[in-house]
Amino acid sequence: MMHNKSKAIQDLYPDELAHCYGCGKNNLDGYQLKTYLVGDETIAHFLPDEKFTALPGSVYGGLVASLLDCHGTGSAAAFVCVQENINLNEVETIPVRCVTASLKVDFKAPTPMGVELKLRGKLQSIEGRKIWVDMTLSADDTICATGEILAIKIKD
Ligand SMILES: CCCCC/C=C\C/C=C\C/C=C\C/C=C\CCCC(=O)SCCNC(=O)CCNC(=O)[C@H](O)C(C)(C)COP(=O)(O)OP(=O)(O)OC[C@H]1O[C@@H](n2cnc3c(N)ncnc32)[C@H](O)[C@@H]1OP(=O)(O)O
Repeated sequence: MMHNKSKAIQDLYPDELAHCYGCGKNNLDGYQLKTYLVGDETIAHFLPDEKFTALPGSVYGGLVASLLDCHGTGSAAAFVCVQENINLNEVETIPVRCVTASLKVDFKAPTPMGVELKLRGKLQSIEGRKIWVDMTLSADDTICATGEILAIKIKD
């Protein structure tokens, strides 16, 4: 049985759209967040550097928001592909482009520094070009933030 060797969604963005500070594979100074479709949800991991400190020991909320932003758009693109029966393991580049129209973040607990953060995304709904994704960002077993994104599929 072969294991799933799927690529990250962001690694399927074409080179000319891979400069995003949060998730572009071609932005060497950026976070290069990688979102994976696993079953019916999306997963990403990120270990913040100390420079992203808010109060000593805790992560700056703006970073938390930007991780949710990029995980959200990547997830939205992946969920559109699932709906359109596009198999992400069989494409060189992802044929769907989504940008953030709205992002809501609820900070539930301080996000600790020095712990690999886990982001999860679940499809809430798709209505035409509008895709809503619910997300959590956790450290160990604590949900530190939840997010809801409205991503819009860009017209061709
Ligand atoms: C930043 C670049 C923007 C342009 C990019 C172009 C191409 C790139 C394509 C793909 C990107 C590839 C890789 C992704 C890499 C990084 C992603 C990182 C994530 C981000 O960091 S990305 C930056 C922050 N992001 C923006 O910089 C967006 C600025 N914005 C716009 O570019 C437009 O605003 C847009 C495209 C969002 C919509 O424009 P539009 O003309 O295509 O569509 P329209 O306005 O008709 O909206 C359609 C339906 O969404 C509803 N709707 C719209 N906005 C809403 C809101 N805020 N709340 C509630 N509903 C809303 C309407 O009410 C309507 O609903 P209904 O159909 O029911 O009437």
